[in-house]
Amino acid sequence: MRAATWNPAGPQVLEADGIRVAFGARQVLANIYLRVQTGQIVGLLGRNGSGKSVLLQTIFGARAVADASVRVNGLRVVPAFHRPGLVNYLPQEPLLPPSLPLRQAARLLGVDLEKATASFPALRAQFDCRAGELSGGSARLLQTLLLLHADTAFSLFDEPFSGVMPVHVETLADEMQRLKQRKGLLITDHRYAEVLPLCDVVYLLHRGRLLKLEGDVREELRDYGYLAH
Ligand SMILES: Nc1ncnc2c1ncn2[C@@H]1O[C@H](COP(=O)(O)OP(=O)(O)OP(=O)(O)O)[C@@H](O)[C@H]1O
Repeated sequence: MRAATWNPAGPQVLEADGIRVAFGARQVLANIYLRVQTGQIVGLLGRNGSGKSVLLQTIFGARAVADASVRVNGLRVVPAFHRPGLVNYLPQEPLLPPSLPLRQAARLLGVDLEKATASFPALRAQFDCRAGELSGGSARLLQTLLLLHADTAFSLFDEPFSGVMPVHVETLADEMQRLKQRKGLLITDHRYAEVLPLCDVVYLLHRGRLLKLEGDVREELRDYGYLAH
């Protein structure tokens, strides 16, 4: 195996392939190939239980999967989280320990809290809170903003809009568009109406296969049973 000498300068292409995951007899992921590059927002959609979280965990390296290949610019990076500055990941569960003060969380991630939340003045009143003192929606928004502003080439977001109020979802989507200029984002979220216009590429995870949607995306989502109408 070639030792990876990852060079963080210039455009980056993250590729995951050969990913197969089964739980008992159930094959959740069957030979997945996914690609994200810096400057792109990639959407990952799929019905409940289709394996989106398992795929993000695998790419990040939080789930060890035999033979999984995750590469950046062709160099193997498994587990990806071992490489400083490569990738961060917002899991579906809360990221921050409840007792951690927000200012300290921002410091640990190397993020300027004021800058990261500049488009959300309502969050300023929470700066002296601990993570566990925030409402569900505010916690989700803050965690997403911290990871978005952290200096990594890629961010993987599992349901970043979950519980976030509509006015903040719109601003957060704008913030993602702005920041994709310096990183690649992989987002899974059932708020498809907000996700679709944001994305440069949309994948649908369906029966263990990852399908790249390239035609009329809404029609394809209906055909695969993700949308009703
Ligand atoms: N540790 C585990 N043991 C057994 N089955 C698991 C385990 N983790 C996940 N699964 C199963 O794998 C499948 C995919 O789960 P996953 O959480 O990735 O789905 P998802 O697409 O993210 O769903 P949702 O949209 O509901 O969040 C589900 O059927 C789930 O029950």
